[in-house]
Amino acid sequence: MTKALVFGTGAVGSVYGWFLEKAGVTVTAVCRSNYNQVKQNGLLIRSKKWGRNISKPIAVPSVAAAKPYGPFDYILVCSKAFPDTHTLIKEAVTPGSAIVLAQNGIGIEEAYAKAYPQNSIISGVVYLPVVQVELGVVEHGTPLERFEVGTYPASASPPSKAQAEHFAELWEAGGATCHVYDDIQGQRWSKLALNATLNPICALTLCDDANFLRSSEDAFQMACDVMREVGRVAQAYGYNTITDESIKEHMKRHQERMDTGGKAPSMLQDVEHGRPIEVEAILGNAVRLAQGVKIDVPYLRLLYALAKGLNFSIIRDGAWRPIATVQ
Ligand SMILES: NC(=O)C1=CN([C@@H]2O[C@H](COP(=O)(O)OP(=O)(O)OC[C@H]3O[C@@H](n4cnc5c(N)ncnc54)[C@H](OP(=O)(O)O)[C@@H]3O)[C@@H](O)[C@H]2O)C=CC1
Ligand SMILES: CC(C)(CO)C(=O)C(=O)O
Repeated sequence: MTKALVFGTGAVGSVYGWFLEKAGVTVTAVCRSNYNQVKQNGLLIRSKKWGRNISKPIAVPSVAAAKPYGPFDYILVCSKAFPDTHTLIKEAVTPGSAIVLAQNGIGIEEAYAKAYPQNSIISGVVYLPVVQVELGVVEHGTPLERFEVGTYPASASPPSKAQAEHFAELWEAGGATCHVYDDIQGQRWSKLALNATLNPICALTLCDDANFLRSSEDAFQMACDVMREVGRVAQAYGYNTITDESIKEHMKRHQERMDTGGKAPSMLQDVEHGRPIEVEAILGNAVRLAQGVKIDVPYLRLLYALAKGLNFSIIRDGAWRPIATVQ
């Protein structure tokens, strides 16, 4: 029987654990603020694609409490990507566990590879617009769902490659979509174009994607220009996955939401809840990688500095709240 641990049972982790559960995997889910709800009622998943479903993982309040349910074949990391996240799963990692990263950003795998040199690292790119609307209740508002995975590094051993293939088979058995790439980094860059643009822009403007596009005549073009800038960095690293076509495809989804209802990117959700934002994984690493190949990235540098300022305020003050109007 395959066993999986979900670390970070929020918006993405709840749905991803459910896919594995449907594939017959025994899923243990580390829950923090939603522990009582998940333990009592399971997770309610409301999806445009799959309707209303209840997922019933083994809910545990910490990684230490998960240990008796292991050893785990797969450890699925679905928390936000912060520089120290790799340390949080340590107690659950055993020889043979494959660590699957279901997180946005670029350059996030190295820390895991260093911390767990004997384990397979499977890097995953998430297309799943979801929100935890209340504790234990997750909404998946459009039919979009795709998980793209590949080993880190691309040159990993045949057993690691086989673990990635097996993981994708489980995903498909759970009724969801998973594509395996020999080198996942091209897909990571492509997704980063979207996240390094819309996530900070929406977080900084407090607009969901549809409202940002409505907010000025230049908004659409501006977003495309930032994506092209990410594309120049990707290109310098040998990845040609950010093209006019891929940018059009990303932007089309956001434009459609002007008719069907806007989506708050995960970084805006964090700001609304006073949670730290993924500023290093999504912007800082991209700026540093650009510096490494001497590509000038003025838009990314500006977004990085502003998002760092925003993160500073969040960490200092907690939840965002409107500043009282001076009478
Ligand atoms: N939401 C979306 O639409 C998408 C998100 N992504 C990416 O997926 C990843 C996950 O995002 P998302 O699901 O939105 O994030 P959420 O904030 O909804 O979920 C993260 C979960 O991790 C938990 N967590 C964090 N730290 C710990 C800890 N130390 N111990 C136990 N639990 C912890 C949080 O618990 P608590 O609630 O108590 O803080 C929360 O339940 C991110 O990298 C994001 O960028 C990618 C595509 C779409
Ligand atoms: C933009 C979106 C919803 C794309 O799936 C995303 O990746 C996020 O919210 O972080």
